[in-house]
Amino acid sequence: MSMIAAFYSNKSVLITGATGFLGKVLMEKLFRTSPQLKVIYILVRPKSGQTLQERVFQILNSKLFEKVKEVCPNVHEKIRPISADLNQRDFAISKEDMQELLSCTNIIFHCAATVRFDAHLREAVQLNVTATQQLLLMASQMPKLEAFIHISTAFSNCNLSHIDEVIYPCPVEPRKIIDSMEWLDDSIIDEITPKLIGDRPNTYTYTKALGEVVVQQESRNLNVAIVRPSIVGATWQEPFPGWVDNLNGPSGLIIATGKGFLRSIKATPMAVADVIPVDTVVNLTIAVGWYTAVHRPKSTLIYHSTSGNLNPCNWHKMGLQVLATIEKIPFESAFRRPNADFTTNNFTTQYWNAVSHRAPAIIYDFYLRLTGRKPRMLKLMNRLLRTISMLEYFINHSWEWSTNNTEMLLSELSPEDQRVFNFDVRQLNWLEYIENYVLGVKKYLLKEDLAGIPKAKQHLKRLRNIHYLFNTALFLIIWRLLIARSQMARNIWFFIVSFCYKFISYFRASSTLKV
Ligand SMILES: CCCCCCCCCCCCCCCCCCCCCCCCCCCC(=O)SCCNC(=O)CCNC(=O)[C@H](O)C(C)(C)COP(=O)(O)OP(=O)(O)OC[C@H]1O[C@@H](n2cnc3c(N)ncnc32)[C@H](O)[C@@H]1OP(=O)(O)O
Ligand SMILES: NC(=O)C1=CN([C@@H]2O[C@H](COP(=O)(O)OP(=O)(O)OC[C@H]3O[C@@H](n4cnc5c(N)ncnc54)[C@H](OP(=O)(O)O)[C@@H]3O)[C@@H](O)[C@H]2O)C=CC1
Repeated sequence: MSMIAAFYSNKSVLITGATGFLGKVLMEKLFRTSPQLKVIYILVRPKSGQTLQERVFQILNSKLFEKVKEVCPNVHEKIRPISADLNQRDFAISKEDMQELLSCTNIIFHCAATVRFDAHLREAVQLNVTATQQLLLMASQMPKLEAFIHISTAFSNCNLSHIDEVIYPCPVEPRKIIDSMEWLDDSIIDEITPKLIGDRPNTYTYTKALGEVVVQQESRNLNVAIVRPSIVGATWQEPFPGWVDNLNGPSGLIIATGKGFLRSIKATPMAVADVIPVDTVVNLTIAVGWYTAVHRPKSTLIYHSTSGNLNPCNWHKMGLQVLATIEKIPFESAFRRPNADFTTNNFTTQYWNAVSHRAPAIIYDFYLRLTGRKPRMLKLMNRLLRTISMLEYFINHSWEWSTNNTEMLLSELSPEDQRVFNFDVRQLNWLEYIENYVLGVKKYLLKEDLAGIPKAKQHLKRLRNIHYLFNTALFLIIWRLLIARSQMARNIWFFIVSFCYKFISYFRASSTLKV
């Protein structure tokens, strides 16, 4: 019997960010391994015209939850959605709901965040710092609370190259930042943002670092732990390989590559691609919840959920395997044949952006105009290039994360728990994982049927022929222009033609002699 699974039986768990990528996998695993769990409260906001109930219904009816329904048929009754907006005071939770949360919650998993790299500092501080502070305040009023687990990111201290499982101080106190956001206007915030974030690349990593300091300062006598995942990717094993449902991290770029939009990207090919499967992060998080509640460590422990120092894979290997898989299992309706490469300096990056990204987009838009349709490719390409420019920082640097606490926790688990809540990334076979990842992107993100593969291959053949035809026509046009304008080009042309003529005459003469 799994000790961890038994621990969660009859517990009331509160999850923020349960509708997100990580939150859904966390909820699924908790229900599947501990069907006796009492209730999971999830803080949800109405969104995209959907009520809370509709959002929960959609999640429970997704493929991700198919297995859960077999082991826990009444899973619908065990999820209790609470209307909440983490941007509001007291999260805009009703009095009755708040009372229930305060009196019943045993474990909190705080996953909610804005993960956008371009979020305005005010918005990022509100969600990643102030909301964390408020949740800790709520937690301090929960008499039955056994553990508070905060999900941060391994990149919160990406301004350092070696990162230990400790909380690093921030030059400006989070409380001062929170206060200043209340009275500074947007234009002043815009001005001071670069100074505040310093050598971090964006407001996301900066505010996640502030969030950690808040957890340390405001946890009072709570049992608190922090989990820091690196780049979270599709599921490795559970509930099935390759599940993914958003474009963050590598997923969007895999699509852009497979659809033939992305042809080159600036990267350091030998830098470590610190991707970590979402189910590995979730298994560690659940184990951390158990360990923190049962063993009550004296200080706040940080756990790195990273792959680089135990089982490294680099961007070159990852890129090659993505391309190899896409060749076997192509995506439908590609814009161009998938064929991407890494560039390593700014000059070649700009050159390939012009030649391989913008020029084909302009030509395609011209074709759309000619056929009476609205041009859209250049706009799309510019958005892709903007996205890439924001991700580039992470594929051109390497980091070393120590994993002592994570390894310590693994050694504390019984063999059964190590199996059920496997977070030993040394067992991961990268080539197999990446292949399943690309397949998952095709099936679950793009919703493409595998039956369409022959048609997709046919489409790629057509694109190859268009490519050859286009290159030949381009060559002939350029050559014709050169001949018309330059004596040297004419001389070269005359030389080639007479050489070919002589060669053919010689070949004919020698074959006649043999007869
Ligand atoms: C011989 C040599 C051979 C070598 C072979 C080489 C082959 C190379 C092939 C390449 C193969 C590719 C596979 C390798 C993958 C490399 C992946 C590198 C990924 C690096 C990831 C860095 C991770 C960061 C670490 C931090 C981790 C965390 O803690 S947080 C979680 C991560 N957060 C994010 O990822 C959020 C990032 N996204 C954003 O901030 C925003 O989306 C945005 C600012 C980027 C864009 O915002 P915008 O307002 O424009 O609108 P939005 O609606 O969000 O999207 C707009 C369009 O962009 C598309 N989109 C969104 N995200 C991505 C994405 N990650 N990748 C690609 N496209 C994306 C989205 O669909 C929209 O498209 P349209 O609607 O069509 O316009
Ligand atoms: N994905 C990754 O690569 C990594 C993620 N992390 C961390 O993991 C955690 C989860 O990330 P991930 O699941 O990928 O992110 P998602 O963007 O998929 O999910 C974010 C969640 O936060 C919720 N949320 C956002 N704003 C509010 C709000 N105002 N009120 C209530 N809920 C809100 C979202 O709800 P809604 O559905 O309503 O928008 C959603 O459930 C984050 O803390 C992130 O920093 C760390 C490292 C890497």
